[in-house]
Amino acid sequence: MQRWTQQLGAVSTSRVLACFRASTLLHHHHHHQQMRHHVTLTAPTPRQSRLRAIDAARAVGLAGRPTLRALSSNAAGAQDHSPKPTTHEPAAATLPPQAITPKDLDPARFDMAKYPPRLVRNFSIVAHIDHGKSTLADRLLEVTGTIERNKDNKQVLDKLQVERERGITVKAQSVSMFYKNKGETYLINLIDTPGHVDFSYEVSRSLYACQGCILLVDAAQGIQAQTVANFMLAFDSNLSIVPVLNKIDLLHADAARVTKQMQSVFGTEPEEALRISAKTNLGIDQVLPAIIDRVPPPSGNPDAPPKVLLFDSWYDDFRGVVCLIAVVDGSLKVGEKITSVHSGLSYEILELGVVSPERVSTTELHTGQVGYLITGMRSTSEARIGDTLHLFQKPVEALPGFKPVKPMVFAGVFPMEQAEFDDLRKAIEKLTLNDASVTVHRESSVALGSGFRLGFHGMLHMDVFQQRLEQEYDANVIVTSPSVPFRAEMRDGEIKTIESPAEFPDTSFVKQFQEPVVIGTLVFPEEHLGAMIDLCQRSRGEQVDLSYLDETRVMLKYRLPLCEIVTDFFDAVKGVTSGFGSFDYDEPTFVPSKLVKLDIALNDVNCDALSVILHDSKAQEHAKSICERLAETISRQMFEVAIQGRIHSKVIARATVKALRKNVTAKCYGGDVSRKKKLLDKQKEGKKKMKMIGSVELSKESFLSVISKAR
Ligand SMILES: Nc1nc2c(ncn2[C@@H]2O[C@H](COP(=O)(O)OP(=O)(O)OP(=O)(O)O)[C@@H](O)[C@H]2O)c(=O)[nH]1
Repeated sequence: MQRWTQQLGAVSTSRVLACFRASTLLHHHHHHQQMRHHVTLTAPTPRQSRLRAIDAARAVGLAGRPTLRALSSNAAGAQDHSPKPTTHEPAAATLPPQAITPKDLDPARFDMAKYPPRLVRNFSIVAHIDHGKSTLADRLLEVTGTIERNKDNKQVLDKLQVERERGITVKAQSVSMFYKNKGETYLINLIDTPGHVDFSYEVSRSLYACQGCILLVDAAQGIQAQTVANFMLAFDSNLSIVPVLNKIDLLHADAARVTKQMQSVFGTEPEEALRISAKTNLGIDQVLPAIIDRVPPPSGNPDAPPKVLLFDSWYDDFRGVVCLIAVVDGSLKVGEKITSVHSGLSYEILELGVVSPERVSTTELHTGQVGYLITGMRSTSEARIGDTLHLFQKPVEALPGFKPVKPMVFAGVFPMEQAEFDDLRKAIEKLTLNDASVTVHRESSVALGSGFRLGFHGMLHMDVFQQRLEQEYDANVIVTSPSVPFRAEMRDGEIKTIESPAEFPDTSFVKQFQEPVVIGTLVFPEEHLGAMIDLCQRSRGEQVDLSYLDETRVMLKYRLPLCEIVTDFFDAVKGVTSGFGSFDYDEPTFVPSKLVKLDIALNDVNCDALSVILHDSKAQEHAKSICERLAETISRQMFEVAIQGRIHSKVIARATVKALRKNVTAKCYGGDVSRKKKLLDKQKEGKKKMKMIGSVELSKESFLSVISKAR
């Protein structure tokens, strides 16, 4: 690292950090490593260049990039394998000489006692993807001297690859900035939030550490589905909202129209909205003063016993568990002993500090401040998000904490070849080390062998995980079509959760079934209204609201069954609106539903792996499509093969394999073209490996044609 630093010499801090970031990605294969904090440097390998492009079409409105996480790659941490000395020297002096620090790093700046709550502001930026959140964050970091000004106005920070390609921020981060306003220096903490509501759990926990937020809207595009969803989260958290119109440099920007939209949807006064261009720096100077004026300081009590919110955590190879904390009341000092309300376990504070943009250790953190904390915690499972920490033997009332989220989308993940099972297991273990929200169960399938059943918050969460698996661990995986959890209210009153068709109960004991539904928000040009309503109706949607944002844009709200949107709804929205529509949805709730289990039998033998749970009204069509697809891919055997779709034992669809014919290419399933191709190549290798269902031989390809995409 030293060598690189020297070579880079005068290059800006952020560029150096970007190099760290790039190298981080390449190292995942070998290290148990939190991706944000790995700084070992090596030259890029060809693997990086081989990594494939992502099918942008699958992520409707999900282009763009996040920023803050790259900033927290801790240059100092990699050098320093032991806990920092707990001296009272200024923080900067304790950093090793190789550490990357802003040129003007001023030790006095990090004397945290200088920032009482009235001089602290904690805020985040919420925006629809691509509206310029990362660019604005970069500008604010430059204005405050936290990073150097980047002459080309290009976004210099490298990112987790999947984040770059998908254009989403996955994990929350925070960065502290120091800003002079009217003769006083403020400590301003920008807390980054993931942009997508799939991660609303992370959005809300980060918002919890804030008192205000910037609601950033692209002045050309106007309000989009995610703007609405994120606004609701901020509104529910009682945050002061600073409306900001970005991209006013664009020729087709229409600030007046978008201000009107914001007034009608969010009730913000037109004169409240700042008009800026994060790209050209226009109006950037107004932003922090507006934050200082309009966002209230944190309201904690400096004299009360310390009460601390733990709102994020990650694992760092060198330092162990690093927690992001917001000090609600009182102060913390290095060397003190703290206790977790959740677990009752106590720890010594080994290191405290702020992220600005590297971790800078300080001896104290005071009321209202946001920073990091290192204790002797061994695993992130001890650092429970939403936990309250207090001084040892000085208990405080716990903060509300966060609801643990239940997984809402499940998918089977299998190695392409059984020999790769162990590698897959290790890769999944590593990834879940830093994303504890993914649930993992072993699963085995007749056709696909041993694998895992993983549970995710939502579709995007699943896609991101799958891509990280493939990109960072080079894992060749087969991902089955996503499914959602259902419930059965039994006659004896018990509520059973059904996470897979195998758990579908005997219907004679069931009073009613329930399925998860969401309220989806769709924003699109009005000429697509008819097609969009059609799409929603086909997806068993119920209209909740229809309103006009202005003369040309419609906002539609539909109650939609989650199982109808987990497969290709995003694609469909994109298709129907020629790419101009955006879609987002809120947390699912369970409602009564008429569910059935569809079995597929080959010459009278049920093939478990092909069973699905679905709505009664969809069973016929689905059964027919599966039977036909199987008939196309099952090669001729010595005898006729009868394929049947059955509910209980009633046959609702059938197809027959009669004559010998060439194996046709499997129907396309989700994913981008290169992934598909890779999969097809792999399948060719695996074709010889037939499975027996009763007396019928079934190839992996046949399974995939049905399992990889169920409808
Ligand atoms: N013309 C113009 N382009 C801008 C402006 N701000 C950002 N952009 C561009 O808009 C695109 C998206 O900006 P990002 O900052 O990456 O968007 P984002 O909201 O952070 O995206 P996510 O992190 O994925 O949510 C980039 O190509 C930026 O260069 C602006 O003020 N004017």
